Amino acid sequence: MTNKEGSLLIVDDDLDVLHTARVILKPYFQKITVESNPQQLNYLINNEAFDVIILDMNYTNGVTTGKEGLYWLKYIIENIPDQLVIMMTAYGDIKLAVEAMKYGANDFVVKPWENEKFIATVNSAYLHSKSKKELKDIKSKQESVNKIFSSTHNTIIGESRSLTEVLSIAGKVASTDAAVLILGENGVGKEVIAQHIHNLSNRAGEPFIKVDLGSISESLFESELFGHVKGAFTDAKTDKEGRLSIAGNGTLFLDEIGNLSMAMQSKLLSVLQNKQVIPVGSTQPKSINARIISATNSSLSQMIEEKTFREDLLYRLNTVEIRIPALRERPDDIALLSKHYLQTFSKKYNKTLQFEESTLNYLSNYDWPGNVRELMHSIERAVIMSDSKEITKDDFILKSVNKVKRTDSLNIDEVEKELIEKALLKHDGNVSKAAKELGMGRTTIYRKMDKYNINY
Ligand SMILES: Nc1ncnc2c1ncn2[C@@H]1O[C@H](COP(=O)(O)OP(=O)(O)OP(=O)(O)O)[C@@H](O)[C@H]1O
Repeated sequence: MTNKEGSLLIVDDDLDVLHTARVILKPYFQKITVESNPQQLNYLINNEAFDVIILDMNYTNGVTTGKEGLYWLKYIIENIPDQLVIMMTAYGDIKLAVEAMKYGANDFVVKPWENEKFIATVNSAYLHSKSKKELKDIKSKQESVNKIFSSTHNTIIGESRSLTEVLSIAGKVASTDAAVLILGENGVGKEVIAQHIHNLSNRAGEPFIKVDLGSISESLFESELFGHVKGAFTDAKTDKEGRLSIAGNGTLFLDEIGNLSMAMQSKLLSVLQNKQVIPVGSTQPKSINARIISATNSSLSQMIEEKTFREDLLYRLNTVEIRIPALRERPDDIALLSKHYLQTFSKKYNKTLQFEESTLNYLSNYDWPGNVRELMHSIERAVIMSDSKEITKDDFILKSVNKVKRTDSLNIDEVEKELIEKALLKHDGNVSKAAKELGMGRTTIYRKMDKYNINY
């Protein structure tokens, strides 16, 4: 270790042992407390948190049964079940060591120790305790995020028929353990719906763990998902739990599932089939019980045709499939979401703002390729930039190609309206140029702009 960290407590009735241990370990650990009287343990452990306690087995002259050590070990574990304890004895008694491990000791050293081995044993126990604490932290952070999320962010905005249908399926599937596959474009709300299903399920009190498979490298995939044991590879300094185990009885949300390589797909499939993970470097399988919700913006059926996605994996993932429609397919939700974000960001930036009359109509006609995320960011930007009390369409910089809502209609008037809008956008509102491109005279284009209520 380069930077010293970690606090140790060493308990031994032999002052020479305490002195030597302190000198040897001092260069590696931030704080070392030594105590010759085990009766002080009660006071010490109730007043300070130690990463590792190193505990002698015998405290009475001539007694070598180790009973005292076991008594104090039990006492510590009863009070602090997660405490890492290393037992020390001058007598290499295997039976005693086994018994100590049964009571919850993490390791065992025999006196007189070899310095390097002693340091390595304490260091490894320290790293173990650190990773246990980190795991606890992740879980408790996740729980508070879940609480905050469900109380504030998970207000799902939208009343369109298609979103209501999505919410109805989500409600039905929530109480089951069925694997859910959520499909939809970027920013459409796939994660929001995954979290919503988790919040409505019996697993709501358990962690909701997300893995972004789009950003995970092939080499890290197994260790992130399944965990690893100490020494499995160069950087594996300590055991690490995988996300599947961290999710416990909760939900594992596998985002961007379409980004998995074929090799990763087969590993994931075998884990889902066997309901077991084998951490990298281990031979010991661990059972898993997390519910799997996955999401993608790719067309998995097309990927199956192209043989880049395994059909058998798809069947494991899509017991129930939910497709979230793009925002342009549910324009009724745009005004509601816009009002919601205007309120949220006005509050955040301490402004009093409202939409100018035509703004909501303008926003509802844009096709939002980035969906709800793009709408949210656009409104945040407009709130920041606006100098007046009203937000107008000029406060938005929308990608011009998409500014006009695409129509599938074959109605001549609608198609003509769309063409004129497109031409005007292309020429930044220059009517003469737009008319020329459309092969119309200026008078004609003005007449049609009036007819279709196009304002530029
Ligand atoms: N119906 C909705 N009501 C309120 N907020 C929403 C809704 N849908 C999406 N959002 C918000 O839009 C943003 C994007 O949503 P989310 O991350 O769930 O999308 P996604 O489909 O998972 O995106 P990606 O494919 O990029 O991972 C988030 O800030 C989310 O809170």
